[in-house]
Amino acid sequence: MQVHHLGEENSILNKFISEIRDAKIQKDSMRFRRNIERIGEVLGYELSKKLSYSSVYVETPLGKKKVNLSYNDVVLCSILRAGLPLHQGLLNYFDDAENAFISAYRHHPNNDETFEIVVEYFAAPEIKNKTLLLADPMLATGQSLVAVYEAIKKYGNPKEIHIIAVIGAKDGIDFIKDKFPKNTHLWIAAIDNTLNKKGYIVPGLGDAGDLAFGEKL
Ligand SMILES: O=P(O)(O)OC[C@H]1O[C@H](OP(=O)(O)OP(=O)(O)O)[C@H](O)[C@@H]1O
Ligand SMILES: O=c1cc[nH]c(=O)[nH]1
Ligand SMILES: [Mg+2]
Repeated sequence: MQVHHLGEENSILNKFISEIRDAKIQKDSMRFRRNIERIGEVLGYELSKKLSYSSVYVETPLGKKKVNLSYNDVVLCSILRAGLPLHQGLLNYFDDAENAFISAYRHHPNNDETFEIVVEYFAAPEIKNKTLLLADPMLATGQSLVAVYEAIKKYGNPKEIHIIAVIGAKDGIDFIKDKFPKNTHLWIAAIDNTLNKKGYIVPGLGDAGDLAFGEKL
């Protein structure tokens, strides 16, 4: 897996990341969602550089111009709930992508800090031999991404996979590395060092789903 850590470079991206982390600013849920969406736009632009391109001619009212356009069949799949604003950001740029949604949540069977990932809902077009963009803002333990990929594979193997995440923990990234095909790319805005006992990224930002959409029961 090739990891592209985009927050390492100085760019406007780091303003969006700092706002979603900031305990005061992140309380504005509309701004939080919009910042995640903007990060999706930036990551989408960056990953577009790795797609396959061919030349076509575009006709203007005054003549013809050769341009290189990507010809990948893109399926954009996001993990509910927190993936929704990231999905919108990616869709703003990959506006003709097909769309898929999958749910994943942490189930605590022992009422303690241990959990397993439950994947229930999956709605998708044909994925076989297509370019799969798999979006989830938080990559903590990495278990959700792996469980989701196991579920998706049953419907056919994509040609290539681009994972799009906003904040990831080092351990989670190490965990997923050998669970995806070698040609997979991870596009990630920020990488943090630690996970706490509950499997939350530290410093991270807190609970992305709750910040975007409110606390759940
Ligand atoms: O890497 P992991 O340890 O699996 O954790 C990451 C998952 O946690 C968050 O979802 P959450 O379970 O909070 O659901 P939500 O989006 O409904 O809030 C996040 O959006 C990921 O899907
Ligand atoms: O840090 C984390 C881990 C899981 N889910 C989140 O929203 N944040
Ligand atoms: Mg959550």
